Amino acid sequence: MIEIRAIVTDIEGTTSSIDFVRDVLFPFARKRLPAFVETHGDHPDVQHWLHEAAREAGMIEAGRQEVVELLLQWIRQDRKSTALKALQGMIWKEGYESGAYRAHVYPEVAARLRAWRADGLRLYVYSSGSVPAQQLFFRYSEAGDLTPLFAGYFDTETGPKREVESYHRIAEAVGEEPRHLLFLSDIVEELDAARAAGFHTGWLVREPQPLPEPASHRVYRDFDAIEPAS
Ligand SMILES: CSCCC(=O)C(=O)COP(=O)(O)O
Ligand SMILES: [Mg+2]
Repeated sequence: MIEIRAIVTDIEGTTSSIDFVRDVLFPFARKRLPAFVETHGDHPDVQHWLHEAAREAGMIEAGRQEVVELLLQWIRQDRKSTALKALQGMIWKEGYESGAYRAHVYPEVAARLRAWRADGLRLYVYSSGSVPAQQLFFRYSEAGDLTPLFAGYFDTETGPKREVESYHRIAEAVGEEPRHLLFLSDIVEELDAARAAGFHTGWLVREPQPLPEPASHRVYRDFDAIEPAS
């Protein structure tokens, strides 16, 4: 008998569309990044992450303009850099708060998260987006403020999403054995890592993507199809 006590979900491609991230969030960050660095570049948090980005790229004594160019290139490449994600989160805050956009969530997601909470399951997020960016995402979602539903958030400061050790750390932080945890994602390498750590896994393959054949994880078209107790 499988007893799931907590669900850990990815965001992009799982609760929410890849298009929203690619066509709304990334262009907003690209457009605002140079002015953001110009205005806030002396703030200690911003300085820290600019320095971390330069360090990650092996750029010794890089000028601010060079780091901005590097970050713009990383946005184009969708690089899952912790430093880039932290800076993007700071920039997206302005867009959410000004009402420039709301975060996309698939239509069934909010109701299904509420139903799982009502069944006593604890809910967590694990995304490459920074924890502040995740919190903004769900505070300003199209379905309203969903943050009260989540017990915690994990980003790549816990570790890369394709590494087994990251899932051990999450299980430890959640305070449950991995066999009581379900991880949901659209990326098979993330699911492989979670399973290797002992998690149950659910692979979100949303319409109109073809169903994988054969599938190496349980496949779901949407959250309504997931039955954590089964
Ligand atoms: C929640 S922040 C916006 C999404 C983002 O930048 C990202 O990298 C999401 O990746 P995920 O791990 O949720 O697939
Ligand atoms: Mg994803």
